[in-house]
Parts: sequence; structure tokens; C-alpha cells
Amino acid sequence: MTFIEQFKKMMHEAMPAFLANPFIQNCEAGRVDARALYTYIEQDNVYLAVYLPLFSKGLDNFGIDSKALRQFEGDQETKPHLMLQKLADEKNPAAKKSITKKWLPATSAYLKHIQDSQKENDFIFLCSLAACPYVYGYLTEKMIADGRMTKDNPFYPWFDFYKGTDGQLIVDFMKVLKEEADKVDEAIQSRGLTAFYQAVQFENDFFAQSMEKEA
Ligand SMILES: Cc1ncc(C[n+]2csc(CCO)c2C)c(N)n1
Repeated sequence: MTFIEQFKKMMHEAMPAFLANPFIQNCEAGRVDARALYTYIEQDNVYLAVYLPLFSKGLDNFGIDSKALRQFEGDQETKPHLMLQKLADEKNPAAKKSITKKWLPATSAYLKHIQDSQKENDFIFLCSLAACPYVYGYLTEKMIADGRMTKDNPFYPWFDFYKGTDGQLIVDFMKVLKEEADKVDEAIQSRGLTAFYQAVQFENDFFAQSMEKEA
């Protein structure tokens, strides 16, 4: 199996866990949990403030000049956040006051994972960055294709946003990963796959943590 095939297999095998995730199950059912959505947006702002500059560095390391990839630089993802915020505002705006401003565990652990990968090796770093676009692109496209996410669902615009923007993004990212994988030895390839796998797990934890009640 090629490096990219192994990447895809990992994502494919992670799908049942995403579909069983209570955050994703709420989306699928069209259930709006205002507190969970406000929490997700808050944590995602924290996440993106750290991730996006790292993402730029990861691209710079390989001289990557893809329009689809570069468009995300400096973008705090206002559009998709506003889509979720609108749903929460319509449901229960008071829930906003009850959310935590602290970094939740999956936020810290995911960012630490990417930073640790950065220290290890440029290729491993790139693999750890890949889960972010890949999970959102793959999950949203698959759920729409399988009829789990339909146009009458209030979360459809959010799913459609990631499906739409990430099409070319993933194609370009995979092209770079394939080229760079061919240049590193098997041990580094294997570490890269592990770094990607761990980041995929953190993506799942990141969704789930928004649903958890504070201790
Ligand atoms: C936890 C978390 N993971 C992924 C995304 C989606 N996302 C953020 S930046 C970007 C493009 C560059 O990777 C994409 C697809 C998110 N918002 N939050």
C-alpha cells in the first residue's frame, strides 16, 4: 500500500468513531445544542489562533504555493463559526454565558501534539497538520454523499462549506504529502502516519469535548 493509500485507509477506518460522536450525531439529527456550539466556537478560536500560523510554517517548509491551501492563512474561519453561532443564537442565546473560557483538554493536547511533531521533523509536522483539513473535508463529503446530512438539516450549510472549500485543498495537500513521502525513509513515513493518526483522534476528541459538562 502506498503512503497516501495508508492515509486514506486510516481516515476511512476512523469514520465509525466520528459517526458515533455525540457532537456529530446531533448534527446528523439536526439537534441544536446551543451550549455545545458556543463551546466549540470558543475552543476553535483558541485552536485556530495557534494552528493557522503553524499551518503556514508547515507549508513554507516545503515551499508549497497552493491557492486553495494559502487561502486559510490568517482566516479565523469566521464564516463557518457564524453559521453555528446563528443556530445557537436562535435556540438559546443565554447558553453563551455558561461556557468555559478555559482551554479544554483536547484543545491543549491536540496543539501540543502538532508542536511536538514540529520539533521532531518537517515531514512528521506536515502529517500532523493534515488531519485538520482532511477530517473536515472527508467527514462532511461522506455524510452528504451517504444521505446522513441533507439540505433540510440546519447544519447543512456548515457541512457544505467544508465539503466545498476542502475539495481542492485536500487534492493539493495529498499531492505534497505523496511527493514528500517519497523523499523520506520508511521509519519517518511510519512516524508520519502515526502523527496523522493521533491528530485524527484529537479531531474526534475536539468535537466530543464541546458536549461534556464541566466538572
Ligand atoms: C479543530 C478543527 N479542525 C479542523 C478545522 C477546519 N479547518 C481549520 S483551518 C482549515 C484549513 C487548513 O487546514 C480547516 C479545514 C477546524 N476549524 N477546527
